[in-house]
Amino acid sequence: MSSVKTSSGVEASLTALAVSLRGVTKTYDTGVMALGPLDLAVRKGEFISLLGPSGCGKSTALRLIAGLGAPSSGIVRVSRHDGEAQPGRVQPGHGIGFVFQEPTLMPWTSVRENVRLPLRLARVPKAEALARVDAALASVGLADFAEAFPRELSGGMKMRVSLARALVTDPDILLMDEPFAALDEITRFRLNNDLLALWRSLGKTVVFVTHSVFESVYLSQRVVVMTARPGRIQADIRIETVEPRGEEFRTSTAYSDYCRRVSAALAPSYAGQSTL
Ligand SMILES: Nc1ncnc2c1ncn2[C@@H]1O[C@H](COP(=O)(O)OP(=O)(O)OP(=O)(O)O)[C@@H](O)[C@H]1O
Repeated sequence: MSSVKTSSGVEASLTALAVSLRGVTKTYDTGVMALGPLDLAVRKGEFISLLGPSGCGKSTALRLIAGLGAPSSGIVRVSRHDGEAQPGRVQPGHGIGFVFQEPTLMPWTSVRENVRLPLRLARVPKAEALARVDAALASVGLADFAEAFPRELSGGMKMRVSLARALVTDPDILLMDEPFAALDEITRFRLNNDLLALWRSLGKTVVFVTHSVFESVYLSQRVVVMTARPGRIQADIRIETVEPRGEEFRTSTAYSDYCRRVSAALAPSYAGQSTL
């Protein structure tokens, strides 16, 4: 069985990996070198965060994993949880759910129809689709809001709808691009806890992009710190604590120690950047 060396130096068989990027670079048509070379391996069921300065290529990396664009060089592999690693690009939506920073809901229709959209596009029969939408809404705590319109929801609720829409196709891999950045801190903490509970119960692989050291340490099993553009791996820090995590972890010495360690690893990525 073939194996790859992960950024933390661990040999991992390809079939145990949900995502593998090897020597991946991305240069846009404008000449901007956004990424790489980047080597990253994410195990099936793992929760990792990508952390790095603005413009270092975090969103670019997510888009390449999602198949929403091709790398300039290198190999992106994405594997279903129940299948072998597939070489090449994956089709958008195939085994992957994407949550963006903006909830991007259709304002003219209900929460139910917003969440149903990916199933409509996949031509899933109506009865099955509606059952799956109800289950997805219940999983994010919005069972009673199926008939509501986006304008009637708070920012946190809109983000829950966006998460339900990503989950409704039952993807193996969830890609999340700064999903909670615009929310107030208490709402963000709640969504962090609910996301962790979903991750534990659903067993998905999560790649989570954030600017927040605190959020990355709280949520992830591994924090992958990126350099300034073109983004490469600066550090790969495993967060080990008693699971499931909760408020005891957030207020523990271990948590603040990890936050200090991740901040120190991040500091060189900001060297030379204006703080204005
Ligand atoms: N479609 C595009 N065409 C040209 N340049 C792009 C494109 N998308 C991103 N870039 C550039 O590539 C670099 C990396 O962008 P990207 O959005 O991946 O970074 P990021 O780390 O996610 O940034 P942020 O944290 O600010 O969201 C930036 O300089 C950006 O301007």
